[in-house]
Amino acid sequence: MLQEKLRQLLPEAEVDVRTVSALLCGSAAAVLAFKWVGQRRIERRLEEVKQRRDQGLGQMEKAARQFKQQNPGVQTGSILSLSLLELAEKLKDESLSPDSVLYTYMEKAMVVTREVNCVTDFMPECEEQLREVKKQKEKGLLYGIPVSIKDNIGCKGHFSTLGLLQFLRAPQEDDCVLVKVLKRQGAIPFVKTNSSQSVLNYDCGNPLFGRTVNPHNHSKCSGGSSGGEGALVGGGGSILGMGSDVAGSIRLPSSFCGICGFKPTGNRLSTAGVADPVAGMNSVTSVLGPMARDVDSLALCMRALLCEDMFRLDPTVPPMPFNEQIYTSTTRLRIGFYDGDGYFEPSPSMRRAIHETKTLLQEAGHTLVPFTIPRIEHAVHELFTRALFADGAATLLEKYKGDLVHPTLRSQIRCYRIPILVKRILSFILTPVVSPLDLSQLC
Ligand SMILES: CCCCCCCC/C=C\CCCCCCCC(=O)NCCS(=O)(=O)O
Repeated sequence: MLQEKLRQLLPEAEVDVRTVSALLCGSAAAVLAFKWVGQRRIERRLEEVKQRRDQGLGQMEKAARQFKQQNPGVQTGSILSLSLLELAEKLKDESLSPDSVLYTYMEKAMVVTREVNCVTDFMPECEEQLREVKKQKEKGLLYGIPVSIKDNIGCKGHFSTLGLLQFLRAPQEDDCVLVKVLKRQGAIPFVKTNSSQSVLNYDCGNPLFGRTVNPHNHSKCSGGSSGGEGALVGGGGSILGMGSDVAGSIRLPSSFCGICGFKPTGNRLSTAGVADPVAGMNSVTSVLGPMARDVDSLALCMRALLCEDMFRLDPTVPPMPFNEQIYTSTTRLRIGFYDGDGYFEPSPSMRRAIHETKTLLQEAGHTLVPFTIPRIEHAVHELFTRALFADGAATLLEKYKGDLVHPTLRSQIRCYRIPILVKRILSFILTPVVSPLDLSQLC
């Protein structure tokens, strides 16, 4: 059939049809073989990741089980029910031991991750840190508190993967500044948690670790990109988590999973040692921040982090400690609010939550002032998107080379891969007929 077609196309005298068809078939076979080899390579590496993760989780389960057998009297239920402030108090006055708290949370984290797939890595060195904190002369503000850490936040000996194969080349050589400060304050990092692939998505899934679902409804997503933290803290498997956020990555999963999250002002906490999906991000700054069950926990964490160690280890962080005076002030405030930004339509429940909060704040004596965000489309398209992808997403696409794209990211990555000329032509044709919001849906 192929030969018949070639014979019609090519004059017999000039080209040997059999040679041409052999060449074509050979090339097709070579392309297929090349693809197959690439696919097999990816599968092998994914299998290695899975084995390493299973091994770590097995180790965590075993350690928690052993502790329980040796300490049958530990009241795990009551430890898990304590708020962070109550737990910190009991650890400080030694009515609870750091051991009982750590192993209780290890056991609970195992239960939660089996349900929602949120833990990517166990940190066995937490047992060493447990011994270290007990030797500290002065108990830090987070003495004995187990803390979960988002995948991209560097921890010595562990991979910051962002759900991408390229980031599996070498484990981190050192703890990032934030983790160092947490440890100096007595905290015990014990697990790493899942994120969306390349941390630039509001769902939480990647080919390395799969998808993390919502602890309150497994048919829903946990939000992203710090969705592993959202699901683990929301499911009760961690009392304090650290996430990262440039455009909602702490706030969205916290909201989806029914917990509290705080995105500090840019550069307030060090981001040294945190893996980035795109280079730079100087004008849309990525920030690290806490995720926990209540606001008091977030404040305690910020109080602990904004300390001399943070300012000394990263001199680019302004040396401004936590301002107790402002935090505890009862001065009545003027608070601006909006219940829709004119770009993303809030769900009815979100709108209701805003109005309930507004009423509560008014009842507490504050003045609430409605406002609309000026030039929202300009802000999203020209300022945010262009600043994040100043190179037309080229560095981001580099990170996806030779990798799989998780289904939750496919439409986004497909859009970035369209050649710039085609994008310009499409934009020229479609902009007058389709609103900018609809265009972003097309991508
Ligand atoms: C300010 C509103 C942003 C809305 C973006 C809509 C436009 C769509 C264009 C691009 C999609 C980019 C998605 C960005 C998701 C960012 C989620 C996030 O905060 N990730 C954390 C990255 S960090 O480096 O870990 O902080």
